[in-house]
Amino acid sequence: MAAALGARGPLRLLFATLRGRALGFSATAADVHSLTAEERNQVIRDLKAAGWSELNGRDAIYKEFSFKNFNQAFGFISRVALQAEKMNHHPEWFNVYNKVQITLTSHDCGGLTKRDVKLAKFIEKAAASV
Ligand SMILES: C[C@H](O)[C@H](O)[C@H]1CNC2=NC(N)=NC(=O)C2=N1
Repeated sequence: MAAALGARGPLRLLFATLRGRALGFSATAADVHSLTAEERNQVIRDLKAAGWSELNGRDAIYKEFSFKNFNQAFGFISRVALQAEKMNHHPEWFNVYNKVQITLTSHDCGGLTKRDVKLAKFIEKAAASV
């Protein structure tokens, strides 16, 4: 980028430093939430036992929830939406009447992290208490 702007000397060094820090920061953020192989195996087992499945072609988990009616489905969606905002971690979801299809993955890391596990656990509790 610096070269593209024709930056020389100190300015070029400044751009390189900022770019390095930016990469470093995002990598740190990913590390905080990443799952070890052992953690991943365990949470996948637990989530599958609760009815979640791994998506093909994406490092993500998926589950379809069915409720008595739209009113209950919408109440569930509302509760999950508030938690997603609180966590700043949002599901990919689709709702038709009493059905809510949810996919969880961490877009900034390109795969499953502890944030997805935490949100999945909240989602299970919210679904059980509708
Ligand atoms: C700008 C905003 O903080 C980010 O886009 C957040 C919002 N919610 C998110 N949700 C999910 N699932 N993954 C993310 O990486 C993510 N990033």
